[in-house]
Amino acid sequence: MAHYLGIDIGTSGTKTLLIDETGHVVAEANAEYPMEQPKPGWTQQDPEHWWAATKKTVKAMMKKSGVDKADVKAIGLSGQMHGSVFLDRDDNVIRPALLWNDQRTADQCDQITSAAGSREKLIGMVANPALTGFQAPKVLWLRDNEKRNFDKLAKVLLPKDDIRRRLTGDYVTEVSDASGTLFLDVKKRDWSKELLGKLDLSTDLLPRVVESEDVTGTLTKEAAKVLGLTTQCKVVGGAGDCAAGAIGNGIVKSGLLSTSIGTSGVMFVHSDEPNVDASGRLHTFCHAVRGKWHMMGVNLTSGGSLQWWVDQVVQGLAGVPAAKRFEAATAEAEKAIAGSGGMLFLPYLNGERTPHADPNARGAFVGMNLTHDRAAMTRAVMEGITFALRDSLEIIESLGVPVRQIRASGGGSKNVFWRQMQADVFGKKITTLKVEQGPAFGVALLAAVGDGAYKHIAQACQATIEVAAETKADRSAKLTYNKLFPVYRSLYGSLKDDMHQLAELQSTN
Ligand SMILES: Nc1ncnc2c1ncn2[C@@H]1O[C@H](COP(=O)(O)OP(=O)(O)O)[C@@H](O)[C@H]1O
Ligand SMILES: O=C(CO)[C@@H](O)[C@H](O)COP(=O)(O)O
Repeated sequence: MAHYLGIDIGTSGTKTLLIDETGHVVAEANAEYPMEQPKPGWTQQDPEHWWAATKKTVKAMMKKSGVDKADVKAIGLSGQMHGSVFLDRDDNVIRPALLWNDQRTADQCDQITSAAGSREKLIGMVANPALTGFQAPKVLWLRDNEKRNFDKLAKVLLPKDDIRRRLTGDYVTEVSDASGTLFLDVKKRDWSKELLGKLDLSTDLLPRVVESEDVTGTLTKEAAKVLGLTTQCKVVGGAGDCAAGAIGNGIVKSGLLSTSIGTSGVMFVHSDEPNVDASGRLHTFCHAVRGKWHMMGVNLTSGGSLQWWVDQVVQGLAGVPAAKRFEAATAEAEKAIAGSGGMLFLPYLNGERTPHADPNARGAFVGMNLTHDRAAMTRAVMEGITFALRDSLEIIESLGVPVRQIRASGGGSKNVFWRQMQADVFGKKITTLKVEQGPAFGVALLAAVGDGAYKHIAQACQATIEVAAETKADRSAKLTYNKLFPVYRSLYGSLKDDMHQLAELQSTN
């Protein structure tokens, strides 16, 4: 039987899985790697770690599965979006890749906005404003700050597309991930020569752009040997991890929205047209569904805030094994009351993207009193993360985008208590899938479509994805959250100037 491989180059690690043509997951493997933070707000990674993790996980997974290598017909690639791998003429990586949550490019975002003429004109060209995590300001940062490296620059690739280069020898990206560079004319699904011209950058720096299910090449002899696969194995475009995760959740038609609590938080809604948020709070990107788009809100430190809280602060859980620490901390939080006794947490630990595009936003607990204990503080962290997602949901609804079903996903949504909290904070029913495998599953389905096992991705999702459970909002908790949410919303405006002063102090420490 034909089999399809999905590889997701995440921030904390790479996840690889193999499905058969019915969508059944046959085997999977994970490998972790570190993220460097040389200064507050700077994040980078060595692309060699991604390649080592790809080789390790594919080999381990093939061994576990016992599947004949000739039956692996195609590979789909997914990965953390927006990152920049800088290559010289001989394909050497020039410096560590800058990541999606790197905040060093505020000046370059201003440069791009003025080169475009105004924020509105920029949104008119590429459907999005300049945000610090995106790829275009990273290229300008290299030009402004590392001139010798910029002079060597021959190509800039997104993380998963650097893996494609090592697999097939081709420089190719696809529309969903390309949307997050800021170089793409999202409506036309091709590079914006207009913006590139205004930035004095050549299109030669960028790879070719295809649709997500298109076959971009086959494995080179060397890659097939190293991975234990064949040179007939195709590689399809794949998708940025948000669109890939959405495909894995079946978000392929109007009315469907997914929430994801991973390291980042994402509210993702399918759109038949390229609807643009004129004020640029939401991203408008191409979907991995041919000829469709999506809108999304992104929180930079979503589940990452709970991770920080549990790792750095909840010392009493020190003896609990890593895999059980989230469960232990959240079980304790469940004992506190909804609304955490009037205490709020702002999850802006590394700046924020939606709705406050602000690299200098910072986290805060507000409203603490002597009755508050650790359980209430953990609960406030979870509630703050969930309020941040509600911010995106409210913008999506205010733009008139239909939302008929919300599907919860990501590490945080595996937790029953957090799923209930999402239903209560959003004031809506939440749906979960029978098996939720995330981005690697989504791109394995795209590989199946590219190989011809399904006519299109909606058919593949229909055949393989099953809704399992529904969680309804609790009326009393919903009322409590409806009272707290306006206070949560107003806190950023009240604290912004102080946050900026503190961020300035932190950068000079
Ligand atoms: N059992 C759990 N209970 C509550 N939250 C969890 C649990 N497991 C994971 N999480 C949350 O999910 C996050 C990781 O999500 P995941 O989707 O696995 O990560 P990533 O986005 O890095 O690929 C953690 O930082 C944590 O906040
Ligand atoms: O920046 C975005 C999307 O715009 C992030 O969603 C990254 O793509 C996150 O990667 P992981 O945390 O899932 O590795």
